[in-house]
Amino acid sequence: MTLPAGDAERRRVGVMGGTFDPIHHGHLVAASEVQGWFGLDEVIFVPTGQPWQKAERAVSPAEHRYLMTVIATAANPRFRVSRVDIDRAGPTYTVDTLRDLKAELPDTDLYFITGADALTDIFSWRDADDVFALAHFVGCTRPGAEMDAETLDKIPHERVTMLEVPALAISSTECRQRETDGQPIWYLVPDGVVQYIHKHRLYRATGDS
Ligand SMILES: Nc1ncnc2c1ncn2[C@@H]1O[C@H](COP(=O)(O)OP(=O)(O)OP(=O)(O)O)[C@@H](O)[C@H]1O
Ligand SMILES: O=C(O)c1ccc[n+]([C@@H]2O[C@H](COP(=O)([O-])O)[C@@H](O)[C@H]2O)c1
Repeated sequence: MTLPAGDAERRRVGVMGGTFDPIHHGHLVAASEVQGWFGLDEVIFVPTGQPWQKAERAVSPAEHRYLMTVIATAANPRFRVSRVDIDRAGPTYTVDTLRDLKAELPDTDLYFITGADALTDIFSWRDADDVFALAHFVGCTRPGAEMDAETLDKIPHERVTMLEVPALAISSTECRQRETDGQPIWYLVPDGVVQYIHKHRLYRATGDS
């Protein structure tokens, strides 16, 4: 594992991008582990506006995903949530996220946090080569997600750190499906997020009353 050289004068800020439909403990553990490992000043959670690679499926309105992310992160003084992607019109591209955050946060090194599955797809992202210049990438292990040899060969190793995090086999897809099926999601997502989902009747089967 390589740690990027740090400059004591510069702030270190993590960026945890995701659709968060809903946010779950897998996201929170990954962010917390990266914060601790790199001694980050804070981690900014950035819910996507229009996740263009999820265009083939229904995604909950951005305000619901934003508010669930606020509820899930509120107790941690090193976590906050940015609206930068949900307030920008059009499809969400990480190259825009990182440019906007760089403009907002001078003298800051950004650490973009992903699961290994998202990192595997990174060469399908818009301006993929540019994103590595804007942030150091941290690829967190995720049950069922293996990095393929071709992607591993192509990623610029000095700009990426792979980090083993406690394995939580939780996905937003499974949380949504459980809610649709009337199965519990307690302890997969924070309690306040369970309550928010129930209050707003998210992920219910159509016609369920
Ligand atoms: N259990 C987990 N462990 C580690 N990383 C995770 C985990 N779940 C999600 N991530 C990472 O968090 C980021 C945001 O993920 P996202 O919001 O798409 O959640 P998801 O559970 O993958 O959603 P979905 O099942 O709807 O595709 C991605 O980089 C993803 O790889
Ligand atoms: O920049 C892109 O083209 C791009 C394509 C797919 C995903 N991303 C980013 O990857 C992060 C995780 O995305 P997702 O869809 O797995 O929730 C989130 O910050 C997305 O904006 C970015």
